[in-house]
Amino acid sequence: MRIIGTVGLPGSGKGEAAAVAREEELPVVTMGDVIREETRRRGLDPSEHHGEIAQQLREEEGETAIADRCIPMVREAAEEQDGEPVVLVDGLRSMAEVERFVDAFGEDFLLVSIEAPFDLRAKRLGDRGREATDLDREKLREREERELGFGMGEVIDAADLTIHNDDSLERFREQVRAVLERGTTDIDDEAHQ
Ligand SMILES: Nc1ncnc2c1ncn2[C@@H]1O[C@H](COP(=O)(O)OP(=O)(O)OP(=O)(O)O)[C@@H](O)[C@H]1O
Repeated sequence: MRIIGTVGLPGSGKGEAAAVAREEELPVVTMGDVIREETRRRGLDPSEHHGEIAQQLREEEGETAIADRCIPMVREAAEEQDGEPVVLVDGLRSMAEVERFVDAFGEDFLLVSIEAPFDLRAKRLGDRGREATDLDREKLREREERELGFGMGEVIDAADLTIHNDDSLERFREQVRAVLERGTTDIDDEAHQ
């Protein structure tokens, strides 16, 4: 079994990595979706109350509240697969969450940091244009300082593997496939010719 958790600053490529996994028909558990679901369950609109509910969940159930909800979903997704199960977990943000996954899956858990320079991420988010903040470099800087302040910097430092997403999208997707298939960022060039 291989459980791959991704961490990365906004625009680094986590969503693309999840898209690659889905294309390979591998299950993806998105920590943000767990929060969105809980927000809806409380009768609130996730686009407005996402951050507030994430905070409330942590206050009510402790800092691993979201990880605790994801772990049974990951197990279930792994059990449903034939052959060697591989599950991608999108969006780890703190060491408490990483430790929870290591407790649950031990050596089968692989933490992967996705990294790209600020300018490249700002440009990609600008092109993506999903959120108004994506277009504003100052807002992006604030957002990532907040994320780093919540402990994401430590998670990035603790990663088992790093994918540098500073080349073409195709190259990045190939590296993601290598991690999903073999647990390494090494691309076997011959095999992909
Ligand atoms: N190597 C690349 N070359 C060109 N475009 C890329 C590359 N990697 C990612 N992108 C594009 O950059 C944008 C941001 O990537 P993505 O959505 O995967 O980031 P993310 O880490 O999920 O960000 P967030 O945390 O804000 O959701 C997307 O439109 C994606 O398609």
